[in-house]
Amino acid sequence: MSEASSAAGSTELDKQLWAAAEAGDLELVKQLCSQNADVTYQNEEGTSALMTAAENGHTAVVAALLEAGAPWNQQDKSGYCAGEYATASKKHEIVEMIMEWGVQAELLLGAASRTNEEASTSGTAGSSAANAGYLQQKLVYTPDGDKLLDADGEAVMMGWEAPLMEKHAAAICRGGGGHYLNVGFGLGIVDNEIQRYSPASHTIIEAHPDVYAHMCKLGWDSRPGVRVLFGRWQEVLPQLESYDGIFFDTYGEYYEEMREFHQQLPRLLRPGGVYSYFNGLASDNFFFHSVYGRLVQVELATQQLQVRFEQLRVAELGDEVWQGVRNKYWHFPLYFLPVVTHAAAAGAEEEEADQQQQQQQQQQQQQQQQVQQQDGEQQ
Ligand SMILES: C[S@@+](CC[C@H](N)C(=O)[O-])C[C@H]1O[C@@H](n2cnc3c(N)ncnc32)[C@H](O)[C@@H]1O
Repeated sequence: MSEASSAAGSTELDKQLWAAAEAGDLELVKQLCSQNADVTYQNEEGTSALMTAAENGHTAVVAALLEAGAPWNQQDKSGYCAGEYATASKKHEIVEMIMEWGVQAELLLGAASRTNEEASTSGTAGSSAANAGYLQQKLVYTPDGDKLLDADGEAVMMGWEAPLMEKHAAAICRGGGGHYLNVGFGLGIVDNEIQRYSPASHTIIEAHPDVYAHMCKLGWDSRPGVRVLFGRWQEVLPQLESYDGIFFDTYGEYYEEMREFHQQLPRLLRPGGVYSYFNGLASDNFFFHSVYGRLVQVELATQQLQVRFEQLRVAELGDEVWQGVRNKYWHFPLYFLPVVTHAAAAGAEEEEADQQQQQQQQQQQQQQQQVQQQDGEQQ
């Protein structure tokens, strides 16, 4: 992908493309693209041709620009991308088109980087741990027990997430009395919640030595019915069984690691079981966050798993919540709690799942609008 040309470094051709996109002149857009006008050009506000076409509802121009290589995830100076421009002006067909394009682009990118990774590590011992740097850092539990911070002051886990963890535990434990697995102890909030559901067994995987020491100090290693596995989940996989409820919330890992964990789900999740994860993917841009949500749905569907998102309201988080924390990692007023189950085998149930998915897509767009509106009001 060519580097985005700024307003200053642009040519006449780039500006003509931008103007044609704004006016919805499809033929001219195609002609200028074939003359190598820069599809990444952004004006003084950082608005690209794709953004202006999206905002003005020029569906065919948006499609042509994407085909010509315009980046779906380019951001203007305020951080907004083309999908958000389309959302703000209620151009639903375009929102859907860009979202789908984003999902396909991420799928391709993931596949390509995995192929490169395989090529570069074949014949060696494999790639090193994604979060090796994090695992070597000294961690600090704040005296009030409300935060777990890494050596740079980044929050590994914070107490404000407690209401979300409560819902995650409820989602995976349902009636209670089952076999549950949690990956990542942190402050132990979700594990304390899981304990309320009288588990038949409760397995916890924790990789960080400081967190493990903290767990032992609290007596988790000798609690009846609790099995603590110290190590990265990747290392302790052979010791795992199958579970009625699974929760995944690690730190310092990327989408790729979570995706690898998801590949294990058909084996780890019992029929009728529920899996959930902390949904903090791309938590600084709501459109990207939604693309990731859709990506997870698409990737898990290939494993015969279906995902629905339960919408929760997040209490207002004032500045005092983030005091002493290097980066504010949560920005949205809504949280989409993933509920993952084995896909229904029978046709009627599949139909119902399709309908549910369509409803969810509509809901997703409405929510997108809501979040953007609130975002705008706050600024
Ligand atoms: C965000 S915290 C979990 C918070 C937890 N859900 C709670 O309710 O307090 C993430 C935890 O995952 C652990 N972790 C990070 N990478 C891991 C890995 N690969 N395997 C297992 N645990 C990991 C971290 O050390 C940290 O304790």
